[in-house]
Amino acid sequence: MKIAVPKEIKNHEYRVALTPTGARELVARGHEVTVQAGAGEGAGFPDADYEAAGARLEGDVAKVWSEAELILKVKEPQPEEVARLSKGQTLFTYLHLAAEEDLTRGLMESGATCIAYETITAPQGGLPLLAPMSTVAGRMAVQAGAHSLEKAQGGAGVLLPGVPGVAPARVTVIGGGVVGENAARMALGLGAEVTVLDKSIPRLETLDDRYQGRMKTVFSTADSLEEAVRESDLIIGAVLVPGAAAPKLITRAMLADMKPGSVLVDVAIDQGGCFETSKPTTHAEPTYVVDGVVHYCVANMPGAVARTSTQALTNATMPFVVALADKGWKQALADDAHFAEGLNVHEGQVTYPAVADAFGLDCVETAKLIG
Ligand SMILES: NC(=O)C1=CN([C@@H]2O[C@H](COP(=O)(O)OP(=O)(O)OC[C@H]3O[C@@H](n4cnc5c(N)ncnc54)[C@H](O)[C@@H]3O)[C@@H](O)[C@H]2O)C=CC1
Ligand SMILES: CC(=O)C(=O)O
Ligand SMILES: [Mg+2]
Repeated sequence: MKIAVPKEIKNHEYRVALTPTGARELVARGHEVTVQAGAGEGAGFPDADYEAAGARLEGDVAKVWSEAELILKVKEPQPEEVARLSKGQTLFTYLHLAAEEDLTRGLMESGATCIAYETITAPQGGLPLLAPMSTVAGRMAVQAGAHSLEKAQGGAGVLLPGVPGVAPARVTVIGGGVVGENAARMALGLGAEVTVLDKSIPRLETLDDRYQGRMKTVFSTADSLEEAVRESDLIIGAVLVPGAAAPKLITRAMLADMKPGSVLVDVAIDQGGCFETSKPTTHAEPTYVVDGVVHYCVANMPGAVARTSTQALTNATMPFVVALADKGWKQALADDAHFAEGLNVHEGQVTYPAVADAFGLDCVETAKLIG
């Protein structure tokens, strides 16, 4: 199969969808791999390493896209990338469509087959291609939050661990899944006072068991959210309803009850964000202030630690890439019901129910397409 790896073009996105190791494996299986010149540089993978792995380098971005049957990316296609897609091509990447109507309609119009990393499931539960980046983003969320609490960033001037004689900061994590657990773990490690809110009792039980009471676990309700807003120095938004737009858990009116200079880090921003006042930001300008509260809402947090993230992401994506390359999308999805959950758009039709619901579109069952 003809496989292409374009250079990512989202703001400060340095990850790449395939490492030289991955290219070598695909070439060994008889596939033709074309990597856009410079695609791996930001993650520390020079062009020469791809060439040594048997990949072909291509400087002309139009050719990278037009000649491919399978396109491997990291971030959702930007408008100029959507324009390059066509019917008969398969795109495998993060999509987060429920938060992006224009992108959804653009992909429908392209006629391409679009498979999202973030909606693929695993037999043991969970989202195996989201989890590695959620681990990264959860860990980074505390770094971002700690930095944003500094005065020069508009924060209250609070040090997360405090010092002897001065109490540590209070950190609340809303959503105790992969992002939430990793954020909570980092905040604990830095000496903050940590509370995790979740709607899932089994998840709260797991966290309580794992951390032996070192973090508070609280069932998420309107009351517990209001308390978190009043008490916290840093709130990290980490909820997910898979494939769907994030619920808005902190409204603009609630910001009035927050301490001046407190910080909201909305990791769930790629699914639209879980705070009413969140809007996507970039690594170039990661924060803004609303009603005295600093907001950090970067939608591609792991892009900033591209080396670690690329390795973690491709470790998880590679078996799926191999299946797509060896069998084609239809057979690969027919052979694996969990992989089939990744199909979001095919030849103009939405195939993922939560995305169709978000925009009032018809949904075609994936099972009918892969027969
Ligand atoms: N901004 C970025 O760069 C990145 C963003 N993400 C995003 O972070 C979000 C979280 O991802 P994961 O931790 O992997 O998901 P997950 O599925 O592991 O965890 C989500 C948790 O939210 C809980 N939850 C759902 N609705 C809730 C509610 N109303 N109140 C309280 N808890 C609720 C669930 O019970 C679950 O425990 C996703 O939107 C994901 O796409 C992930 C990686 C990078
Ligand atoms: C999951 C996601 O959106 C990211 O890694 O950028
Ligand atoms: Mg996005």
